[in-house]
Amino acid sequence: MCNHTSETDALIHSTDPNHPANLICELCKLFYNNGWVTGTGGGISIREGDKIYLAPSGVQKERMKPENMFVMDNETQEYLRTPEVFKPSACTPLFLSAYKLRDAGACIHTHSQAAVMCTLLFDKVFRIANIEQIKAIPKVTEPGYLGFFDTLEIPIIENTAREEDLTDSLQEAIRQYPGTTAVLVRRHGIYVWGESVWKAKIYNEAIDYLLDIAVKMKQFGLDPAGEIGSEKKIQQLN
Ligand SMILES: CSC[C@@H](O)[C@@H](O)C(=O)COP(=O)(O)O
Ligand SMILES: [Zn+2]
Repeated sequence: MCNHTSETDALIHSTDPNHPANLICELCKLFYNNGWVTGTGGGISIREGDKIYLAPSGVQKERMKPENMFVMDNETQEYLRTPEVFKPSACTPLFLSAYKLRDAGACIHTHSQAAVMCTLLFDKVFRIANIEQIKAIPKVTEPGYLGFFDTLEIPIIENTAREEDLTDSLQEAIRQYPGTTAVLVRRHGIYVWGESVWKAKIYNEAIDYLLDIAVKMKQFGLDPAGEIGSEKKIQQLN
């Protein structure tokens, strides 16, 4: 049941462009323009202090307005604000998993084609090494970022008929890969989280770049996690 009063509306109305309700709308437009959240797929949730901001389900994510947002209490997981008409994103339990298990400040879900392609080209884990952009990815288990010579690993879980049924396997992957800041979902997309909304945005962009280049490397017969110099074989053929 919707519960918007002037009091609960104050939770989502702000002239501050960095207010989570405004940021969700702004970032979804950016993501849409990258082909990451088209056709209502994908989305983003932000946690700020004790409040979690969630988008509605099944809507054009690039056209959302702050007044369409749900607000949940992080402790009790009760809705502090529910808009009229909409139900919350089906990704809600997955976003909550990133908050609960990783203390994330935001979680992004995309249907990026590069992500989907990588789930077809890799079996249980996506791996890439020796590409400069890896340096934007956090180590997670210790302070700092991966280095140029490090291998980035992202676990791949199997898709389910309903988004919310991914929750158990996403949580298992998070526990099994304590160093990961993302989980790929086969034939579906990716979940990426970070300490803050801006970190999550950067990680998602850097990971998508790496997924995209991995697909291109595979097309040329190169192993994305291969040694430096393995490209020589390909160069000799050209
Ligand atoms: C194109 S429908 C996609 C949904 O089933 C789901 O995968 C998704 O990413 C978005 O769910 P939503 O409930 O609209 O936030
Ligand atoms: Zn999805």
